[in-house]
Amino acid sequence: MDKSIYSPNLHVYDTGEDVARAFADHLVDKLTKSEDAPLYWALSGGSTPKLLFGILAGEYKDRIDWSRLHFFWGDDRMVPYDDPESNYGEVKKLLFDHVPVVAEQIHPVPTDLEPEEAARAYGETISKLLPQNSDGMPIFDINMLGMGTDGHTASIFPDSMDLLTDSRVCAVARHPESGQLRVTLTGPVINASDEVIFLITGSSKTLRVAQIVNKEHLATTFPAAHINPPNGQLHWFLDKSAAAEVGY
Ligand SMILES: O=C1O[C@H](COP(=O)(O)O)[C@@H](O)[C@H](O)[C@H]1O
Repeated sequence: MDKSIYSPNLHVYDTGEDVARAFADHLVDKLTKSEDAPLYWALSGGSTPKLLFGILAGEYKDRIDWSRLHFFWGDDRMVPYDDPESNYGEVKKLLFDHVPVVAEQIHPVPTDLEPEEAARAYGETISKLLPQNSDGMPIFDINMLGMGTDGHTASIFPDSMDLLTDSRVCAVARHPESGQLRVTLTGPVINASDEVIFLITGSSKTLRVAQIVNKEHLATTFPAAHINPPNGQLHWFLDKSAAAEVGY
């Protein structure tokens, strides 16, 4: 890892709920600063985002201009939308069913298609709707990500590092243990984002966070360590437990 360039902006909060609330504040702030512009947001699955969606649907409901938000997913599992494993299904239940979002601006992975077809179709949808950089890569305003205990992010797992440099927008991924098929954004698309924000909480992530943030020798074996947008901002929002071994 090039130690001189990898330096995420670290934000450490007491609890997972504080992390979620900090993200919600950041979203409000970004919407205020960008005036009337649409905001293209790639969502993730995971435990902290679930807290976030509940908070947004409650105390932030009237602080957000929902009509400006366009929702996409960084990854989703190839399951029906009403399956508890569906990242889209969780957001629908916790957020979309409670706030005035614009239905036409919600773009879940089409999990009713065959996996390869779903990845291709989703990539096309994203490319058609988002602004693009000079390499033809779509630019998300916010790419919200989690990190698994194995260092995976979106659905780019340590045994599929090739997805970090795959030139497609989306690809099919396979969970290394369960074999579950998923569709994920590839590394080049995530790294084309204007802003990447990791939400990572809990003591199960302490070691992995420290290995990556402290740039230890195994760091580059974890997909999350390769997310560092050259023309954008990289933020890691952590709770105290996840940040416990980070050397400041
Ligand atoms: O598999 C997944 O896990 C990661 C991390 O989830 P967490 O519960 O450990 O926070 C998540 O970012 C991703 O969207 C999801 O599909």
